[in-house]
Amino acid sequence: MFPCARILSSFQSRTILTRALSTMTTKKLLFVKHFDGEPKPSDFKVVEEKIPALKDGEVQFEALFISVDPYMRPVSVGKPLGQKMFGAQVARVTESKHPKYKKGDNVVGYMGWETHPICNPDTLESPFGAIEKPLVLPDFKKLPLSLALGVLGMPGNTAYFGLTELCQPKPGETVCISGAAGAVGSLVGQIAKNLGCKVVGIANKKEKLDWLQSLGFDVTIDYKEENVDKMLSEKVPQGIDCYFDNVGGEMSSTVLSHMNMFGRVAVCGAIAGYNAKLHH
Ligand SMILES: NC(=O)C1=CN([C@@H]2O[C@H](COP(=O)(O)OP(=O)(O)OC[C@H]3O[C@@H](n4cnc5c(N)ncnc54)[C@H](OP(=O)(O)O)[C@@H]3O)[C@@H](O)[C@H]2O)C=CC1
Ligand SMILES: CCCCCC(=O)/C=C/[C@H]1[C@H](O)CC(=O)[C@@H]1CCCCCCC(=O)O
Repeated sequence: MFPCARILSSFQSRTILTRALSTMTTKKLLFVKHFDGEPKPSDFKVVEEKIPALKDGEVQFEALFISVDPYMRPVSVGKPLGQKMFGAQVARVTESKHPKYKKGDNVVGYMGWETHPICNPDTLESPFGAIEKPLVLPDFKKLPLSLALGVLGMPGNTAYFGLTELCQPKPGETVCISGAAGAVGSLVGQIAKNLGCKVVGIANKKEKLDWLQSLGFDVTIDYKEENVDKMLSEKVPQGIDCYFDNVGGEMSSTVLSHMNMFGRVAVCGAIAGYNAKLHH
């Protein structure tokens, strides 16, 4: 799909590691067809272009990690075709005519799916329409820079603030998480454990459930292999105090019927509905 990219297939990582073939050209992945159901390679097109000269105020980057996130699917519906696919990346500054960015800085920002993007940070728009300048990262020392798209970035902030501010879990309470093996859900569970909660994770496939247990999740449920309602009745008889919902749909109706009085729900996402087919 993107010849210079290596897709990291582990479910713990949603990043594409890019590698430059040439510093004279840049590769862009264009969004050429609105998704109908699951995104397909034919919804994208790769183009290679000569890198233009840098203008005053602009910065040139080399992409290190490009993020693939669930919000892209619903947000793409309103996007014009033929443009570079939007999204965040971790990148290194290779050339700069902007006073706040210097060669060698590492940043995280919405430069889209491109190997060597050029942008004016002061006018760079996020996929949601606001101006969001790329953030210069501190020295991560030996930690991987991809963490800026994970636990130290948007998914980590979503997990931390969604759980602590919206659900406000107390020690001893039971926190249930749908989409538990994803970037956000797996962090919510670990934070909840640190806060002294009992944690229930709903995900699919034994290897993910085993991984969640290794992170300290107390109860794991495979929603494709098991009856969630029955499993919650059997394994979580005390009921649920906090529900961190990443999935929505039928699963949420089931979980909500197991909530205790004065329970709290963080409606983080509704991934079960994102890949809906278009109505022709
Ligand atoms: N409100 C906010 O600011 C933010 C909201 N979000 C939302 O949080 C949710 C999770 O995001 P993130 O962790 O980054 O995503 P990931 O892609 O890392 O993980 C998503 C998980 O959802 C599960 N999943 C996918 N489809 C379905 C389905 N049809 N039914 C049930 N589970 C499904 C998958 O696990 P499995 O195969 O095990 O089912 C997968 O592990 C999304 O809904 C996203 O939109 C994310 C970031 C910010
Ligand atoms: C539109 C579906 C959003 C699903 C939930 C989700 O994944 C949210 C992601 C947020 C991420 O933390 C950074 C953001 O700003 C995302 C929220 C964006 C929602 C606004 C969409 C506006 C639009 O329709 O263009």
